[in-house]
Amino acid sequence: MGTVVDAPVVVAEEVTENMLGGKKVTVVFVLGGPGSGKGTQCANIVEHFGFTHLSAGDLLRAEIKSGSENGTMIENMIKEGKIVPSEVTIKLLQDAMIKSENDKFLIDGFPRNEENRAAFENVTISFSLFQTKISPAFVLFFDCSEEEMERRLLGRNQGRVDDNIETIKKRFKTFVESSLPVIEHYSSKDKVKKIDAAKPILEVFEDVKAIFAPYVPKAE
Ligand SMILES: Nc1ncnc2c1ncn2[C@@H]1O[C@H](COP(=O)(O)OP(=O)(O)O)[C@@H](O)[C@H]1O
Ligand SMILES: Nc1ccn([C@@H]2O[C@H](COP(=O)(O)OP(=O)(O)O)[C@@H](O)[C@H]2O)c(=O)n1
Ligand SMILES: [Mg+2]
Repeated sequence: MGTVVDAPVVVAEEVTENMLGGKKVTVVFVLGGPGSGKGTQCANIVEHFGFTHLSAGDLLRAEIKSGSENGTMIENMIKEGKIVPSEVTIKLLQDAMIKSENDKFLIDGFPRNEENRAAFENVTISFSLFQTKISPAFVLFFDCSEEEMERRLLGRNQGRVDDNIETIKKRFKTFVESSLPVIEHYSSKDKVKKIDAAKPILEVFEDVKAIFAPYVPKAE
């Protein structure tokens, strides 16, 4: 038998540089159960790596406060630990991205179910200048036990209507039933970077930093 020379294998890379209203954007989805530390770590990432933090939950709470016609519906869904219809949340995220001067976004707490995920891809196509889908560069997944998350949520003290034990149980159920499948979807595409979020804040951030190292802002 002659020598076998392996042909080079070309693997098509998924597009992770997206065009939004004519500008290139990098999107990282930040997922994890309620109380896993998404917001806390996003604040650190903003400070060190120059991303803009868009929390779906914060945008929805601001929408309630603004007196929007959807306010009562959103508030009821949040109190029940349910996921607000995608069109509402996506509009808020889309507006915030278009308004921003930045080109690097942390999208925190979204997509939280399959409907969120599919709708985000579709809606983006229709307004993106180059008809490109926004697909995340990667998904950061904060992994934490329910016991620890419950302890954190009950101690959060931000006056949230959903940080009570009854709603917390409902949010955990929604997370397992609706949000974990989204993480599994991205995991099957090798896009998930899982972090042990049960550790103290600074230790979690050490692991986060290693992941964001390629995104370090250029020196001025
Ligand atoms: N690694 C951690 N260890 C202990 N407490 C934490 C940790 N990360 C966050 N917290 C606290 O837990 C609560 C929930 O954190 P938060 O960032 O709001 O989580 P999420 O956005 O995932 O719900 C906050 O009071 C926060 O200060
Ligand atoms: N994509 C999303 C994100 C949040 N939400 C709602 O907003 C609530 C609070 O979300 P959040 O991300 O601020 O909560 P935490 O995980 O940070 O505790 C969720 O429990 C949902 O009711 C939603 O409907 N859809
Ligand atoms: Mg949060």
